[in-house]
Amino acid sequence: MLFLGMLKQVVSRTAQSKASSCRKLVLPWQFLGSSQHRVPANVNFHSTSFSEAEPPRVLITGGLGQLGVGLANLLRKRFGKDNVILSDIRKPPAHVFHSGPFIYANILDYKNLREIVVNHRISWLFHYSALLSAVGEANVPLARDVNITGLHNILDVAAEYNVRLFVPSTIGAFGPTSPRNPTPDLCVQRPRTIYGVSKVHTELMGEYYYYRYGLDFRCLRYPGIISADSQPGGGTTDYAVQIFHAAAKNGTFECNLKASTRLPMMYISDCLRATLEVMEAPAECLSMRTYNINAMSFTPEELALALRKHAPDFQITYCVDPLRQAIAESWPMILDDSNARKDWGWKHDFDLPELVATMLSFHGVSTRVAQVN
Ligand SMILES: NC(=O)C1=CN([C@@H]2O[C@H](COP(=O)(O)OP(=O)(O)OC[C@H]3O[C@@H](n4cnc5c(N)ncnc54)[C@H](O)[C@@H]3O)[C@@H](O)[C@H]2O)C=CC1
Ligand SMILES: CC(=O)[C@H](N)C(=O)O
Repeated sequence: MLFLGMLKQVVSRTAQSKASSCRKLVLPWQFLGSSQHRVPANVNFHSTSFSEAEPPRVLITGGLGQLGVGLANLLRKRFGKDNVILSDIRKPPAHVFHSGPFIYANILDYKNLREIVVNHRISWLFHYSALLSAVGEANVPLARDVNITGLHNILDVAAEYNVRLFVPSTIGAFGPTSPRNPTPDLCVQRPRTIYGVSKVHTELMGEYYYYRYGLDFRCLRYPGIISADSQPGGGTTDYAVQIFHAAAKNGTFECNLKASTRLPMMYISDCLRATLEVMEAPAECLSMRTYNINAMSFTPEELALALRKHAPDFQITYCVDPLRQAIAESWPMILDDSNARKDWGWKHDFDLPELVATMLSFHGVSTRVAQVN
């Protein structure tokens, strides 16, 4: 009876919270009993972890992959160089090492993580360490350790020290039984890769820690991300980055996905801006913890056509990798990101023509075409 009464209170509060705009429901964790977990019972609920007057102290894990250095650059412009610490288990190249604070951080070492958060007074954490879809299938035990055990360490340390936490999810968190065109935020999620399974786990654990411990967990489902000055880390969407390098180098590209494989994609600057925007969004505006974000969707054939507008001699051939192809065919073709647009004003800048022009100009191809013309 007592539990039923509590449940009624929660349901009635949900109704109230829907009625008023940008108001958040917090399920009191006390209703659910005490925990044996590493997270102490006296963690604060949803209190901001830093004074609004001072910039956050930021840690980025897995920062030497495709996305981390770009994120550090963006955050350093916003919060100051010394407030943003990049970390990884790899050795940084000289230009990264000299561009701002860098430290070793292994997310499988819980003690190491606690020391970092305490010693550097971390208040925001961007957790980028992961094994992506294709490399995850090649080493499932490692992917399970890094993507699941590592995440548990991050969640615990963030909850313990009241750190605002961003963890990216992915189109890979959907599977063959999800609606593919478009894919809404809330639908069946039965991915068939360890990467996808670990990201569904991330989404659910983050949301659970939010309700249970008041952790300020925020998450975006990224499409395939396309970057000019950093290499992809072993995913299914890598072709859409590699094609530009190949176009610039020798004008031909052998694609490992079928010509007609449609996937959601996004230029890196849109992705990183979305990440900062959702982290800065007022808590009352977030009606969920995990949002889809969308920009464009294309097939390899359509991308090659767009490339040929700048480099008419560009040639694409196909040598399909069955593993990647099967993964791609189980993923969304288009993400429905209407909730992100409605709740916190998400809007992408780059569609396919702008993406191609920007990527080619970075690689010097447009310039060459312009000179020839
Ligand atoms: N790049 C993309 O297209 C997309 C990326 N994402 C997500 O964004 C995040 C960043 O992605 P990328 O930069 O592309 O990944 P990446 O694979 O390029 O980099 C991951 C980094 O994690 C590091 N790492 C591995 N084990 C570690 C450990 N034990 N401790 C600390 N670091 C460790 C690696 O050294 C690597 O530098 C990931 O969570 C990924 O799932 C989501 C969707 C699309
Ligand atoms: C879309 C992703 O999450 C990543 N790029 C991958 O292909 O694994």
